[in-house]
Amino acid sequence: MKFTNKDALLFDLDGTLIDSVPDLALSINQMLNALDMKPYPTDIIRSWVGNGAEVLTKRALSGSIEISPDLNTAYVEKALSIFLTYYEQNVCVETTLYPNVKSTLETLHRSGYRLVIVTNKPEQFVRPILKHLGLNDLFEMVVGGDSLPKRKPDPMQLTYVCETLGVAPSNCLMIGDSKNDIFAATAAQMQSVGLTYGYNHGEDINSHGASLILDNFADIIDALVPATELVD
Ligand SMILES: O=C(O)COP(=O)(O)O
Ligand SMILES: [Mg+2]
Repeated sequence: MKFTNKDALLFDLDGTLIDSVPDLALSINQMLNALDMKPYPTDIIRSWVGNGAEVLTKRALSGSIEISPDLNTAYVEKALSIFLTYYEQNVCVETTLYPNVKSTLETLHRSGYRLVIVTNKPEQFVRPILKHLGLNDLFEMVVGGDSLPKRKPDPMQLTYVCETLGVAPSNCLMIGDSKNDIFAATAAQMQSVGLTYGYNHGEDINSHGASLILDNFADIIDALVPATELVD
């Protein structure tokens, strides 16, 4: 599978560019501790990440990926606010880039692709993380999970990027680790790449209809057929 005529590349953040789970798990467990609730192992919290901060908080309060229908709205709001306060303090303590991410993004940027982040993470955290990891200047645009009324798997964020950049969905590619990324791309009539090393709620990324599945982030370069030669 080769992608032709792509101008803009839309990247998911958590589980695709960065492994943020250690800091998310730390902050979730600090929140649970503040509420006198028991902590959860990082591996369990990893399977809850991908639908934004509020859903993550509700899953933590439910102790399950299935959100309890009995959660009290005011209690969720209090827990979410505690979680966000802790996460702001921990946003880049143990968060790391996945292999080959920085060099690949730099090559793509030098080659003229327009790079965008489309994440379900609250927008306020995204630029600070990108700055910390030395990626901030590579991204023309960031759309967070709370930037618009709807987030992935809804296509709204992707459609908004197309309209803002003035680029057709057929000239964009969505790259992510989760079925939310693939479903949002399909609904926005955009091709997609699924990466196998991320979270995806512990499920196999192969079964959601991605245009291409890759194990290594660097292989995105080979999958793109550029109008001009890629610059090393
Ligand atoms: O915060 C989350 O839910 C993760 O967001 P992302 O995988 O869409 O970057
Ligand atoms: Mg993700």
